[in-house]
Amino acid sequence: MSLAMSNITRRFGQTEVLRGIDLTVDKGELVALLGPSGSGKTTLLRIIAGLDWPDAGSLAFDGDDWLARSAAQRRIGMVFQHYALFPHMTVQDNIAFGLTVLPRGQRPGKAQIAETVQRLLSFLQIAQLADRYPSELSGGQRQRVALGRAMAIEPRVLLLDEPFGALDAQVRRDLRRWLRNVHDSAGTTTIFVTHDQEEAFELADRVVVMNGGVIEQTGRPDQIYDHPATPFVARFLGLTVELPVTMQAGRAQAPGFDLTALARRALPDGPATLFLRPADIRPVADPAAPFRLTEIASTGALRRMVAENDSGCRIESELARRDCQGLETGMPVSLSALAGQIFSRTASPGATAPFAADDHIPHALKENRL
Ligand SMILES: Nc1ncnc2c1ncn2[C@@H]1O[C@H](COP(=O)(O)OP(=O)(O)OP(=O)(O)O)[C@@H](O)[C@H]1O
Repeated sequence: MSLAMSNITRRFGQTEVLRGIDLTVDKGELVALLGPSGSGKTTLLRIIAGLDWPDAGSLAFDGDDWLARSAAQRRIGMVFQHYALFPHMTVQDNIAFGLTVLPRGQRPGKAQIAETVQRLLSFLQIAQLADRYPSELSGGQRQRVALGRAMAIEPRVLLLDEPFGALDAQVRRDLRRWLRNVHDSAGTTTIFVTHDQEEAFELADRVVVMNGGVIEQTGRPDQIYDHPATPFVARFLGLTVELPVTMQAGRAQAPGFDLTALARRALPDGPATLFLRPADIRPVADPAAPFRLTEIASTGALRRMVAENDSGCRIESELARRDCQGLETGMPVSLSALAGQIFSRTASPGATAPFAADDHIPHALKENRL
């Protein structure tokens, strides 16, 4: 059983908000849609829910055409960031609500509804809240109840749109773990929207990175983290240092950098761009090197260092304090890269995600500063 989307397109006026989305979610999977604001995540979720329709494309659940079905017929559970529980109903009545409004033929009897609610209350670890009203609950407790309400109808797919977005960091972390356990024990198929990387990576079996209405990359969290497929995904996942390099026999080279720790790549000889996380760059004292340490700042456990060369190229690195011994401002350093992703800038078949447009070329390179 799976939910299959093919070539989903949605336009609002002149703006194409979804531009040909292809995605299949398998039964029991927990998939995170991750992307910046405006990338189309909520629009896609609303289409799956039956709250909006695409201009083109198909959506099918287990072969059944969902675009021909109403929201109610799809049996979807939804939880939003500001999910309004009914304020005049207790927690147990809120959870029962979805069952009490089912069409007569499908509606369980009163005793059965009460039993389902009790089961969910204890499953979601909120039995002690059963008789409270929403105003008597914390934000985190409200979201647990909202999830209970969504799950009561035994949804075929559970859709969550930034459900923990309004909560503080510690509660978010607790709820994430709780949700992962709930998902695993209930065997639900879940699609989760977030713009928070940490949330997506901790929770999801599979992360779908969206940008400007298209899917940039889909994969297991560690695959995406270690091997971003496009410059956008690299930047979005914190590989914020963009360095023009020259490829030669699969190896990247740049003056002042030691790139020997990077694996050989199947890229053509010529110009390329290396994307690095500041945490993967190590300054190493080297009297002959063209870089000089110009700033060292402490951020608690970490030290942020800036190295600059005479052409104005400025590289930031971030090190654990214990790795900074012997490094001082003014010292000449070479920069050693521990890991990174390289994208060729010559559009050849062997190149990973070639830069197509001029505005993808990093500033330092455009200005020919290196
Ligand atoms: N009903 C609408 N009419 C016009 N434009 C809309 C409508 N709904 C969404 N949009 C536009 O579509 C784009 C994508 O919106 P969407 O809410 O899907 O993005 P998102 O990735 O969920 O963003 P966020 O994380 O901010 O919620 C935005 O530019 C938004 O302004």
